[in-house]
Amino acid sequence: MNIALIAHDKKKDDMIRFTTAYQSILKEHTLYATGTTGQKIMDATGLSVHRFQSGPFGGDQEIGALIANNKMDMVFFFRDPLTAQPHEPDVTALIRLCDVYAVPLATNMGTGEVLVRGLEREDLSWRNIVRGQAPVSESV
Ligand SMILES: O=C(CO)COP(=O)(O)O
Repeated sequence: MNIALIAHDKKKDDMIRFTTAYQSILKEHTLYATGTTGQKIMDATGLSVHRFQSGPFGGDQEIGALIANNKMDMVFFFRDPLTAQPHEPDVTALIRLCDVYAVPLATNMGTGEVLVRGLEREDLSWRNIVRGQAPVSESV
């Protein structure tokens, strides 16, 4: 599975704890991240992560592009709901695309725990069928 890992600054410690705890599950998958999050994960865990730009410099949009091509299977995006982000439109767009493509999304560690267990149990095997497909347009 292709997995995206993203954390706002005040949630990066959560992301490090999370990826450390579930390293054995995550290492079986292809990992992508925004720039700073990815570097911190690699430094802390040794996991191999494909890094995009930092979030405020377009990283969220790069990950959004993979979602829009139905190539991303799960997103862990630990958001900071208490701090205004200069790139809030990018954050909103990424979350919206997860809904457009029915991509499982965890915006906090609590949901992350559930999703990563689903990943371990191969609950996402349906993604192997839809990955890369165009979305079904809704008739108007
Ligand atoms: O801002 C982010 C997500 O919106 C995260 O970006 P970084 O991982 O580069 O800090």
